[in-house]
Amino acid sequence: MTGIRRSRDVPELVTRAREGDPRAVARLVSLVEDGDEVLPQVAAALAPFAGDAHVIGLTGSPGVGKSTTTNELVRIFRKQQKRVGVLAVDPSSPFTGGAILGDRVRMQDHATDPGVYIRSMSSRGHLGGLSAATPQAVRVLDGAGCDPVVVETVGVGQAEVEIAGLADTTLVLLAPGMGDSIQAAKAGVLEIADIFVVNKADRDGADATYRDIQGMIGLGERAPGQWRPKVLRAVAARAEGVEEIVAAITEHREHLQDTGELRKRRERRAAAEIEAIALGTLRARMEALRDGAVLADLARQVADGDLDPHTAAGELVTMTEAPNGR
Ligand SMILES: Nc1nc2c(ncn2[C@@H]2O[C@H](COP(=O)(O)OP(=O)(O)OP(=O)(O)O)[C@@H](O)[C@H]2O)c(=O)[nH]1
Repeated sequence: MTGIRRSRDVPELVTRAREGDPRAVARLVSLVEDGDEVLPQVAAALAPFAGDAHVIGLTGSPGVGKSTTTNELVRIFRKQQKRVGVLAVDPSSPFTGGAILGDRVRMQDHATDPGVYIRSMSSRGHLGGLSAATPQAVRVLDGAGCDPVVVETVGVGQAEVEIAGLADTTLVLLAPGMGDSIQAAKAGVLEIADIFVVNKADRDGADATYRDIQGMIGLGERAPGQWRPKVLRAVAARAEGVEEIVAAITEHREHLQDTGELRKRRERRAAAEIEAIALGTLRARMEALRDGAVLADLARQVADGDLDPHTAAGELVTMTEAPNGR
């Protein structure tokens, strides 16, 4: 009953979200977060309105100044009369954790501004985890008229590369004295960053970090016309250097548009999103078969030597294509 009622609610929710009702936006993001069964309807209702927002990924080690920087970026975008969406994504935990609550506090400057939508996100309950949930949440904010959408995530391993795959423009924040430039080279961050920001430039060692990064970028091979990552310095805590970050983001977006790369990135992003949703569906079907003892039955036959594991796996895959009642 509830399912049907909620699926009927979807068009109205989307209309309200588009009118800027923050509660409607919140509800839609929650549906994404929970991997709700009405997601296909949500996606279909949003499709005509989403796809234009500039998605900015912002990543870096804990404490490097991501939230402070985001806060200042939002301030400038608001001066430009833009409606801004911010998703603070915690890839390390399936639950919304303490760090994220901290983000909320630090971004309180914009808490009462109806032109800013800020949301912390976890992958709680979502099939396919963050890689499926985040692009769908971006789609909600985009569909609700936010442009740009900033996706802020703690730089830990694979998650930040995943988030970068989602963004049109990826900012990597570094700070002096954190061994960040070496870490950056290790984690493959050099490849994902469109803009490096050496934050906390008021601290000792900022020049060395700046030179390290410049040196590493200089070593990389680049095709003619390919974007050369920018390296900027900032003191986000004093709002210094933030206008320059916004200018670099704008320049990067123009570059993407002029070279046709924007379209390519968006198609790549859509492909990743489709794949993540499809894998989530397959996983759910596989789990249903396991719970339904189909797997146990096949396992018994393999253990008895009546069936080989490849044939058994083939049967399982065939059954996910025509699952019972799913
Ligand atoms: N000295 C100095 N401190 C800064 C600067 N920018 C941010 N900070 C401080 O650094 C601390 C961490 O900043 P956050 O913005 O919370 O960093 P974060 O990367 O979001 O941290 P997590 O949420 O833990 O990942 C705060 O105490 C900020 O006030 C800066 O440019 N210079």
